[in-house]
This record gives sequence, C-alpha cells and structure tokens, in this order.
Amino acid sequence: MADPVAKRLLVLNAGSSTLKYAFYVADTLACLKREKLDITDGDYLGAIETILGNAENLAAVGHRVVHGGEEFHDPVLVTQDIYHKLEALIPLAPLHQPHNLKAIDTVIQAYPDLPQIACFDTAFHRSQPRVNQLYALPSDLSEQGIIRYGFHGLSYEYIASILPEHSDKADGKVIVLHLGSGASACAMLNRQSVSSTMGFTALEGLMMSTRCGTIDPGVILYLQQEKGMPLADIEALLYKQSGLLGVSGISADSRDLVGHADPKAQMAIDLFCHYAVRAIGQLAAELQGLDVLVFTAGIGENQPEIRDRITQAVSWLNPEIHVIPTNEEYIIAAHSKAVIE
Ligand SMILES: Nc1ncnc2c1ncn2[C@@H]1O[C@H](COP(=O)(O)OP(=O)(O)O)[C@@H](O)[C@H]1O
Ligand SMILES: CC(=O)OP(=O)(O)O
Ligand SMILES: [Mg+2]
Repeated sequence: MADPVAKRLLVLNAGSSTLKYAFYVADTLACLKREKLDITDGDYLGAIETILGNAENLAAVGHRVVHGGEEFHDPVLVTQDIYHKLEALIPLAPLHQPHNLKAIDTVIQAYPDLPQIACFDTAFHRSQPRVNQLYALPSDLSEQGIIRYGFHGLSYEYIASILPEHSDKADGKVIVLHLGSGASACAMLNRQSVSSTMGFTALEGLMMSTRCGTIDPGVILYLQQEKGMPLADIEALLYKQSGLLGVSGISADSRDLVGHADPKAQMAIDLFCHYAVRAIGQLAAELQGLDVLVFTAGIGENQPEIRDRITQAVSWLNPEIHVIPTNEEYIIAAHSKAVIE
C-alpha cells in the first residue's frame, strides 16, 4: 500500500481526442492511478475539474504541452511569463496547445501556489541535424522559427528509454511509429531523434484520424483562391475533417473502419497504411538501413490488422518488429520530479 501521506504528482496529458491523467508517488514515481478519458464532447475543462476534485496532497502537476517552439528544449516550471510565451504558440498547435494551457489555468484556479511543470512534445527532436529541421524556404523565414519541430516527443522519449529492454539493436537504426489520433514517425540513431514526419505543426506527415497529413500546399492555395474558401474553413478541413474521417465519411476511429464493408472505409485504411509505409521508406533511406521498427499509441498498440499491413509492406527491409505501449505520463512525471527537486 502506498503511504497515504506521501506527496503526489499529478500528470495531465491532453491529446487531441483524449485526456490521460496519472497520479504518482512524488519520491518514488510509483504509479497510483493512470486513466485515459475519451473527450468526444471537447469538455476537457470539466474532466480536469473532476480529477482535481479527487486529488489530495499534491507536490506538483506535470503537463504535456505540445509546442515548445524554438525556446523550450527542456521541461520548465511554469511562471506567468512562460505561460504567455506558450500562449503565443497556440497558432502553431491549435488542436492541442489551448487544451494544454487550459489545464494549467484550471490548476492555477484551484491551487495557485502549486508548482506546475510543462514538458514539451517538440523537445526530443531538438537533437536533429539542422538539415532535417529545415524547409526549403528563404532562410530568413527559417531564422524566424518556421522550421520543422516534430511532435510526440514525450512518447518517443519513453520508447527510447525502454527499447534496450526489448532489443539488443536499440542503439542502431530505429523507426518508431506513433499511431494514435495524431500519428507520426521518428527515426532514431543511438536512441536520439534524427528525423521525424511532423513539422512546423502537427499537420505534416502521416495521415491521421482527422488530419490529412502531407498534401501539396497548392491545394490550400487553390481552395482559397479559386474556391473562395475562408481560412477558418481550411483550418477545420485540415485539422478536423480529413484523415480517416474525411476519406471514409464514416468515422475517425480506426476500430470502426477495419473490416467495415463500405469501400470508402477500406480506402481510408488503405491510405493510412500507404502513408505509413511511405514514411518508413523515407526514414529508412535517411538512416541508410533499418534494424528495428516499433509500433506504439492507440492504433499502433491495438490494431493488428493495420500493423500487419504495414509490416508486410516493409518486410524487404528485414527489421525487427516490436509493439511497445507508450507511457507519456511516466516521462512527464520523471521530468516533473527532476524539476521540483
Ligand atoms: N483498442 C483500442 N483502444 C483505444 N484506441 C484504439 C484502439 N484501437 C484503435 N484505437 C485508435 O487509437 C486512437 C487513440 O490513440 P491515442 O494514442 O490514445 O490518442 P491520442 O492521440 O488522443 O493520444 C483512437 O482514435 C482509435 O482510433
Ligand atoms: C501532436 C499530436 O498530434 O498529438 P495527439 O496525437 O495527442 O493528437
Ligand atoms: Mg497522443
């Protein structure tokens, strides 16, 4: 039994479709409770208030904050100044950053003096060679921070930390596929990120639940210039109406689509696998080979039909295949502990 008076850490991880939270013993990082809530009605606030209502004896709250921009490489204690800097990054992650900041806000209302730590999804990718972080845009734009940041870094950091328990090639050429509501792939060498499919925002790269992933930017110009589509509608199209949902016209949830008789459902799954296979080919070329392929997150951990399709298509690369459940909450707890100590 955990000591009832031991101080606790609360971790809040607001994703695009779920709120994951966990309680840990602050000293030992023993996990007391870890739960995932589906937030289909968008009511993150109500859910966080309920979690806080059940919290006691808190030492600190650790948060997943999706975008850290150029400034934030390491977890930080949130001050008013830092909060405002994170607010300025909302346009770079409109589906996530507002929830992350609302979570911080809600805690401030309930416990104004409680330390809060922000841990960034972009941080793990800051080790990438500069060439992998750049777009071929005029250099003054890159210097203004319009570069490829990459996301899901807390998940990749966790996988990198435990990969040696699963493979003796963990320090070799590794690709991790984080396939959740948001989906991305990360190429690692020596368990550090060298390349990733997400870029400036969490729109680039793989097809996702409601995001289209990489498309020709000319499509956006065309929609705006020729079809007169308002920018807010284009934003909704790219973030919320595309991907599995848009292609199938049925559901954003892969569980509803696998095995569904409707040809559009099948096309959605075909396309999802196609983009994942493409990304593996691209990243394997960057790594000049592939030793290990890891599947993680909601779809990666739980949809063998999708995993099998992808692994068959890349079997010619002869990588080891692993399915490893991710644990972003643990990484956030560990960072939060280090910051408050
Ligand atoms: N058995 C399963 N349990 C949960 N999610 C699943 C399962 N099978 C497939 N999924 C997919 O995983 C997605 C959630 O993945 P997750 O990584 O938890 O999401 P988030 O991006 O919100 O963090 C859901 O959209 C769902 O389509
Ligand atoms: C960055 C991102 O896409 O996160 P999620 O998968 O939680 O939506
Ligand atoms: Mg997630």
